[in-house]
Amino acid sequence: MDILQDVIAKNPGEVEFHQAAAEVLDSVKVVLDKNAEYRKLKLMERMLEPERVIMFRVNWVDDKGEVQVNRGYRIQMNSAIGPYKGGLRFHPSVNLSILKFLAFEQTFKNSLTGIAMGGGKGGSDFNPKGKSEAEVMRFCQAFATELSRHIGHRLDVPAGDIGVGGREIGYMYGTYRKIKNEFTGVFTGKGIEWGGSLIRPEATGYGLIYFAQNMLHEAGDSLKGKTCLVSGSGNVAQYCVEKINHFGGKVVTLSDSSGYIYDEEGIDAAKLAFVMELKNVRRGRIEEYVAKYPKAVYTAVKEGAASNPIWNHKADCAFPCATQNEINEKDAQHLVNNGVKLVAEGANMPTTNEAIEVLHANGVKYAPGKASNAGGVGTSGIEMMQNYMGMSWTAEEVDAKLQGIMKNIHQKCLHAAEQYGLKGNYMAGANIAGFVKVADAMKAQGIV
Ligand SMILES: NC(=O)C1=CN([C@@H]2O[C@H](COP(=O)(O)OP(=O)(O)OC[C@H]3O[C@@H](n4cnc5c(N)ncnc54)[C@H](OP(=O)(O)O)[C@@H]3O)[C@@H](O)[C@H]2O)C=CC1
Ligand SMILES: O=C(O)CCC(=O)C(=O)O
Repeated sequence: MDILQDVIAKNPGEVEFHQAAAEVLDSVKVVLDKNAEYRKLKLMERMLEPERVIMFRVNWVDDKGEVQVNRGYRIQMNSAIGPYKGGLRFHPSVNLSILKFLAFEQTFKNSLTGIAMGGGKGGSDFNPKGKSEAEVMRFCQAFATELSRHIGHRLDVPAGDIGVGGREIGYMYGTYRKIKNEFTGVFTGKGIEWGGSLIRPEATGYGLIYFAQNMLHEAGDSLKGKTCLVSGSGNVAQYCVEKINHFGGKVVTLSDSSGYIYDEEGIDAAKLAFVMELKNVRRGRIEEYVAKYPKAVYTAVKEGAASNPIWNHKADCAFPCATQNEINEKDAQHLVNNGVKLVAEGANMPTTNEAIEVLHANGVKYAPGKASNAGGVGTSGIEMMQNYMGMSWTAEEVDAKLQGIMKNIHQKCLHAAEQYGLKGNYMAGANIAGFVKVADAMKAQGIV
């Protein structure tokens, strides 16, 4: 049985995990074919099996006094090169398949950063939408009470992801600190006053655009004057827009799970400040943008629609920053037809494998999230270093390190792809470079 068939048989119904595995297996086949020992030691098979899966009950009481029961998870995927590291997602769609794909991707991403971090991911099917502040706090406390048994600053260091930002990290960190009676950097994405790093909130979006600039520079081009499609309107999307504006590009779209806005004039700094207040403070819907800026157009998008109209506008670059599988084959064809020449992923696995084929077949430069969105976890690594040393770097220092990390990842992708005869294929390069480092560490450490 080949490796993918085995993964599918062992993990029935886990379609997102199968998809992530298929993408990586396709890329690393050339490496396995050249290195018999990697096959013999079953390094890929071992990487596809989490070291540990923790699943737990989370009980909490809502504002009406009713008991609520959610499910919590932490996937400790691979610790060969460092402590488990990766975000927590709170969203009703969360299940084992989604978290295993995220933890698997995270292992390769963290390897690419060059910082000693293994891969992990976790979360809950808790839906923060429509919950009061007090309900969110009670849920986070209940979740962190159980999670506390399984994490530690040299063992497993969670952070945010969809539905988990500074507010949730604060509540979870407070619970951890109280239970353990110690002050360590066990979560990243903490507030600046209590061990957080400057630039961590901005880092995923900024890093994405630094990566895209590196791709464009490689071809003697830049973001200046480019029209860009951005999806999502959360943490990653917001700072992606800020950095595109900084480099002289124009962003014409943003979305949430209900629909998207198209603003032909561009989302400038003032409009972005409105979106940040809308999403981070009032926790409203992106539809409200058109009431404030009537020249923009809002389109509702049905979940599960055959294609997403956000990807059907004239543009030069596209930055999916919402969630997995938001660009399918049809969407990819629309991007190509509308002149898009670069797609760089802010989200994790937003492009289906069939859509990636369409982009590659049409000469679109495509950057996989495990390379282009690694600035977030890279800066989490920088936060961990500051915590270990008990000191903090300035925003300029952290930003310079972030730029260095993204430049290095860009070079690693190009180098690994070229080494295996796949010049310019960022997906193959990221998968190969990410795999080789973890595989060599596992090989050196024996069959454990
Ligand atoms: N935060 C980080 O540092 C990193 C995040 N990522 C990835 O970036 C992506 C966005 O994360 P982040 O910005 O932190 O999360 P946020 O929760 O801040 O924002 C998520 C955004 O995506 C939208 N969204 C979420 N789920 C869906 C869905 N099923 N369909 C359509 N839209 C959806 C949300 O809309 P709505 O408000 O309606 O739910 C919201 O606009 C995720 O894929 C995450 O894994 C990757 C690396 C690091
Ligand atoms: O900062 C981190 O630890 C993790 C960020 C994350 O979840 C991701 O890279 O997908």
